[in-house]
Amino acid sequence: MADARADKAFPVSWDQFHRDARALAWRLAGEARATGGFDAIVAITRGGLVPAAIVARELDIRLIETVCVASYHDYKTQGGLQVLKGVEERVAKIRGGEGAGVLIVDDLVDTGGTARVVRAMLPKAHFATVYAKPMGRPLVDTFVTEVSQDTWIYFPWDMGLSFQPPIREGAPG
Ligand SMILES: O=P(O)(O)OC[C@H]1O[C@H](OP(=O)(O)OP(=O)(O)O)[C@H](O)[C@@H]1O
Ligand code: HPA
Ligand SMILES: [Mg+2]
Repeated sequence: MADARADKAFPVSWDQFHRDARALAWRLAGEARATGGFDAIVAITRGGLVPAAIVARELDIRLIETVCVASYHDYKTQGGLQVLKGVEERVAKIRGGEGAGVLIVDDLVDTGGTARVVRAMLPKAHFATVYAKPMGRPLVDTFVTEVSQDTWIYFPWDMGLSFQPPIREGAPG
């Protein structure tokens, strides 16, 4: 679950995140060829901003919009989901509206709560994330890596370098 019960840790370095976001862009490039491309990206803030920048660079997409959603107010604790900003009219009207020709990008789906709300705004959009947990996976069209539901993903922008005690000191016995 997306809460304090998430007891496995999956730390991701900047280097790893860049590689995974680029792998997502490769998959989306195939999708773009098959479906007529993407006219715009909608990044789900804040976590989606980082992969959105990488995907936009790789696919040469210049029209970038945001949907601003907050759901995890404290570390690992899901609060009420708040939509702080929806989609601008110009993007909502692309190719006849409802998200046709639009790529939605987020860093991950966990319970799928955020994805469900944003998909409802743009039902015809393609929804992409770098990581997916099983509960949210059915809501995502393209992703790169699945992790178990009880895993917490630590993103590089939430971490810093810190001293690690030698294994010998922490070892039992
Ligand atoms: O599938 P869900 O259970 O909805 O969880 C996934 C969402 O939670 C995180 O965002 P968060 O609301 O923590 O905000 P942030 O992107 O600003 O960190 C993450 O970036 C996803 O957007
Ligand atoms: O596993 C996670 N890591 C970081 N942020 C998150 N928001 C929901 N789930 C996660
Ligand atoms: Mg987010």
